[in-house]
Amino acid sequence: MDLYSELTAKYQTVPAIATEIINLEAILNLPKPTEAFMSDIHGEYNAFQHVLRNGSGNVKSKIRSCFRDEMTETTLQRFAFLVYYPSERLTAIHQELQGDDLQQWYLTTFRRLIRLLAFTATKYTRSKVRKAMAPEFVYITEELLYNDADTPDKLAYYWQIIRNLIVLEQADEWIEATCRTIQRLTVDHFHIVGDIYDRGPAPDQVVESLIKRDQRHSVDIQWGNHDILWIGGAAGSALCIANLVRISARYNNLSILEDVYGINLRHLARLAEQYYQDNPAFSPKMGRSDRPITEAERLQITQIHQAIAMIQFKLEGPAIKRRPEFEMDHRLLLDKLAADFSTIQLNGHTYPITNGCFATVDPADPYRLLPEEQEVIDSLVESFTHSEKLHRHMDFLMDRGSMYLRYNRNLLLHGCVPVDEDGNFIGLTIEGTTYTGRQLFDMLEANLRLAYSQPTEKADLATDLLWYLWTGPNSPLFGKHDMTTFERYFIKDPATHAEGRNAYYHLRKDPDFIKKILREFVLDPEVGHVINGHTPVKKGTDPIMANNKMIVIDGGFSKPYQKTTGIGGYTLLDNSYGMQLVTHQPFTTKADAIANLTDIISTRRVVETEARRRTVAETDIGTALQAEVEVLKRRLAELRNGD
Ligand SMILES: O=P(O)(O)OC[C@H]1O[C@](O)(COP(=O)(O)O)[C@@H](O)[C@@H]1O
Ligand SMILES: [Mn+2]
Repeated sequence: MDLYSELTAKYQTVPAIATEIINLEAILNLPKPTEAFMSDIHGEYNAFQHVLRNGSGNVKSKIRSCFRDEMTETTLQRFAFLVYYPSERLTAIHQELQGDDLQQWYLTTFRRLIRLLAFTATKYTRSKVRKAMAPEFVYITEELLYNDADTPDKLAYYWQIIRNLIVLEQADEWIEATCRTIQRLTVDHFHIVGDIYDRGPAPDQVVESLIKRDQRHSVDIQWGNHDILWIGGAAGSALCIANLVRISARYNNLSILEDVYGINLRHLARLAEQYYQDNPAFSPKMGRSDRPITEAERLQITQIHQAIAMIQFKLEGPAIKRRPEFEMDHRLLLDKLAADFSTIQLNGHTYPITNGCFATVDPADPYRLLPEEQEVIDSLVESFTHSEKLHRHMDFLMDRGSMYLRYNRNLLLHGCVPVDEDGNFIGLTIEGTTYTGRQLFDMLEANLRLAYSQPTEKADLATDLLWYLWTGPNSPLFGKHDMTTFERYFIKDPATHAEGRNAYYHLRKDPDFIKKILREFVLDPEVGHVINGHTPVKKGTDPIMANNKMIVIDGGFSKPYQKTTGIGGYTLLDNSYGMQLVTHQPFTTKADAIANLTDIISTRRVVETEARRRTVAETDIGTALQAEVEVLKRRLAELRNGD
């Protein structure tokens, strides 16, 4: 249905149309809501949750402004933690306070929460605030919110509601619900600029919390290279599956496959035990923090790690050969091994092999899978394409996700826009058509959606392109020339480990280059920004580049990267006053944060300040609302003319 038909069906009378015009025009004048950008969460659920709950530090700033000079630092800190973790803090309060002290605490807390809610709600319409409330408390909360307790007439009424909530034992429920509403209103929209998955222990819970948060479509995702492996897994790509199982073994995270997604690893474990021994190159990288692993478990993971790595290398050969357009022939490695597997010939050099584990490789036909390897990968594909939970999570990633996003004048993408050294767009030539720049992204996204809709197609171009997105030399999500996984396992010489970043990564410091990218994606080069994740910002390196037009927000939520970045992560905030980059300190544990009331924000840095406060009218939603106003005004004129 077009907009005209839709709106004329919905608003049929002059008063109805007039009311909606008044409503929309009022919304257009409200301040622009706050957007937050995060990336590279890599399964670090607790750190992510903390940032989500504290609105990237915004909750505390709101408390500070709302209760200026009324609270000591300690009171403020305690109150902030109540808003972040209401259920945990309420449990503690019940242990600390009884009788009259507890009653007093409730009365004070109710009053404060209502004031804070009113303060965070000023930017929004009543209808939007209502939608952010728990439905069961809407009536009560609105009564408290819109009735001023300071008017003598209303005072008794106001306190009666509060007393009744306490007497009827609904006080804790109301506090929890209201804290969540405040969290929601503090940041209106979350952008996840890729890599929810990989390494960290609980990407599934990150997705679950995003699903919950997204009830009003307030989340979007730009896929990262690691997310693609999981989407690819659900889409039946054996290559994506082999890679992600390998990485899960490497980071001692196999339990997410078995316990969370119900992927059966029995066949793989049996094969691994039969052909592989202990091998230092394949020992898992880190123990899960919640439980140290036993020696037997370590050995088993090491064996599984080798078995799946070898299946991956064998699957790569035929894929590279059937897709010459990927230009990855130089990644054919198993056929460069000497017959006794002691050396390998690469680019005219002979390198010794260390920690080799080629028991299943036939030198005469190195890419052939043994029947039992074939069985293992078939059963994994079967498990991945049939995991109900994985599909629910990947459906969400597909639904809310895309290769890139143009949103309120900015361009959001995880990795890069592939270019040559001169900054010319490069890409892929498929069936005679060359795709570069925005077209490359669109072509890859169309194929990704096709592959996801056809999980039984396993070696078609669309499915192979999923693997290309992970590792291909011109993949916008990978951004490097080669993924030297094989060399890193088996060759000592570090020269062979180089992966070579796309020229984008040094060119992106240049404002003219960023303007060119913005133009390519049909955005205003003067006011737009490019926002990337993917490459951890090294200590001492500036995440804000190109005259503030290019911002990299991969600050290392992922623990293994914190050594490189020296911090715990970044969040970029864009509100009506401008843009700010928030730096988070490494997050220890949830229990520690709650017990010691330790927040993880350290600094805020202004990226850009607006000359005057931006309104909804200057956002994408505003543009859509303006179109509605135009249509409604036209309809009003028609009705007045008797049409
Ligand atoms: O640190 P590890 O486990 O060896 O992983 C290194 C590999 O990960 C990659 O960096 C890709 O993962 P990221 O996108 O998280 O960086 C590859 O380029 C590289 O080969
Ligand atoms: Mn990445």
